[in-house]
Amino acid sequence: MPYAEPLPPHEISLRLAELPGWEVVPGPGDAATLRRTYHLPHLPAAIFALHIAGIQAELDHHSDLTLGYDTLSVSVTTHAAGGRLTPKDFALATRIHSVAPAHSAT
Ligand SMILES: C[C@H](O)[C@H](O)[C@H]1CNC2=NC(N)=NC(=O)C2=N1
Repeated sequence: MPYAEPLPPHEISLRLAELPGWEVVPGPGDAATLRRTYHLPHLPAAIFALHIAGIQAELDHHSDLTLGYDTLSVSVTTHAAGGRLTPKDFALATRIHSVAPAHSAT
């Protein structure tokens, strides 16, 4: 399956099952975003965001990050695929998910 091609719905379900706490939020048509809100205090959340930015530079794939008072929300979709979900989105989410415990992000 090409890396930046949209995933079929059954593939999305299988991959989402490996990412506890993440959800797929449908958009118009086939568009969707992969999202999670992490909970941690503000300054550690900013440091987590910086770590995520480094991962994104490495993967050349970028989420929208929203820094709140005690939350960091991550939202990712593939613009180049018309806002549909591709393996790139799940690769980024998996990396973020794997470093979250080091930031005590829940
Ligand atoms: C040239 C470069 O690979 C593209 O612009 C990348 C960069 N990061 C990206 N990030 C996301 N989320 N979607 C994209 O389509 C995308 N495209």
